[in-house]
Amino acid sequence: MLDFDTAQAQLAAAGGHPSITEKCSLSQARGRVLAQTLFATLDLPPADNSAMDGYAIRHADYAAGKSLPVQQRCYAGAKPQDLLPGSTIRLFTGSLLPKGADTVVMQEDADESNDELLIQHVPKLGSHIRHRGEDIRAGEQLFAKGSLLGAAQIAMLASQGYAEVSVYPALKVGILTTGDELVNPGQPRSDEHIYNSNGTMLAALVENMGARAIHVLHALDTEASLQSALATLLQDCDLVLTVGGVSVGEKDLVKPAIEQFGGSLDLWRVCMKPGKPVALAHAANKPIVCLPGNPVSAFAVFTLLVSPLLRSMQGRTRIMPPLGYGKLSTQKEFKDSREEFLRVNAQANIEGHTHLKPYPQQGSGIISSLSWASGLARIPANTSIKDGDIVPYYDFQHWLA
Ligand SMILES: Nc1nc2c(c(=O)[nH]1)N[C@H]1C(S)=C(S)[C@@H](COP(=O)(O)OP(=O)(O)OC[C@H]3O[C@@H](n4cnc5c(N)ncnc54)[C@H](O)[C@@H]3O)O[C@H]1N2
Ligand code: MOO
Repeated sequence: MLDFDTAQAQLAAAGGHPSITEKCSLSQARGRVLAQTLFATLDLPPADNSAMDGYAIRHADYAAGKSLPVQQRCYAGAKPQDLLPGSTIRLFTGSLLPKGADTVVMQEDADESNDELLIQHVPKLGSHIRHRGEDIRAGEQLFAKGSLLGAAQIAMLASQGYAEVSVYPALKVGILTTGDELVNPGQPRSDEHIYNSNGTMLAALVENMGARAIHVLHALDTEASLQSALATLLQDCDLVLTVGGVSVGEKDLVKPAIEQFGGSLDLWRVCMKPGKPVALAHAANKPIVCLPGNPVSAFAVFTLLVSPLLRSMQGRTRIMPPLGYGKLSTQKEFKDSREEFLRVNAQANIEGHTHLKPYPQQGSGIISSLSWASGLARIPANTSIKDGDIVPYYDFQHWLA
């Protein structure tokens, strides 16, 4: 059985990088990956402007008790006049700073009446001005090729006037659930059936990462059914995820189906709990990851082993999210011959320590543990871990992004 870290590295390197690029409007760019490094086209802000609703003055014109005539009311979006000596110009947040002005007085610190301004407090030279280029300078690098575009990146690109960007095509993922015991939600169910939860779960995980789950197919436990579904997925998708039928049971036919399809098995079985029967194969030059059927195993394997591969195939440069650490908070002692990944809920206390509380039931069919947990705590193999021990923590917020 392969050790977990080797398997993770092997899966992360199992897919190709995108080779073609496409244009995408900025409004559609959330979750897409930049295919070119982008630079600032202009200084940000592009001109000195007011940070407050107030008045522009020349600091040297201030004298206690002396009123300044209001020369102009200059709204954001309007052009200011040059500030006359001994005058003030009424400004609003975002109004351009008039030429000749060097200070903005907040309106709360002054009284205006009959077009005259009386300043109540000694103003600080240069206050409340946002200077041209203080945020970003024209020519500076904004985001490197391979960056994931989220709201923060999109805000910066919009502020720089980018209406469209060059991105990699969205990765096309195909999902294949297997098993005669499964019926789709909404269908009639008999006692021997359970609802198929892995199909929609995996599609949601894929879509949350900015890839597209373009097929979610189901195959019965027969070679013909599996092969027909695999043919469609290998034709249409960049990456195939199968789930179930990958262990040692008599109806665990996924691996033979891939082999009959001309595929080669790269690895099978990893020393991890849950997730042991996971397999990696290639067919038609495309990676196929076979996830174990237990819902918790499929979720954990997707988080730890599939997500880095998916990020790499999307063209992202950061494929391994940061690892956290926390103190296990438990009555129980853990020790197993496999690396164990517990569903835990992380809570930070006032001293800044993260406490990781395991869900009471850790079975790989316990679907309720998934929505409860904030991530996975790693219990190293063959090591006794008890309350208060510090362990690595895989936060879903990072690992499923
Ligand atoms: N004799 C052994 N038995 C098992 C071993 C083993 O090493 N020796 N490994 C166990 C482990 S660990 C796991 S994990 C499971 C994985 O088996 P498979 O990947 O072949 O999955 P299935 O047998 O098809 O299903 C397992 C379980 O999950 C349910 N399932 C499957 N698909 C779905 C779905 N789409 N939605 C909801 N639930 C699903 C299925 O009904 C089973 O209960 O094997 C152990 N056995
Ligand atoms: O190792 Mo399996 O993935 O627990 O249930």
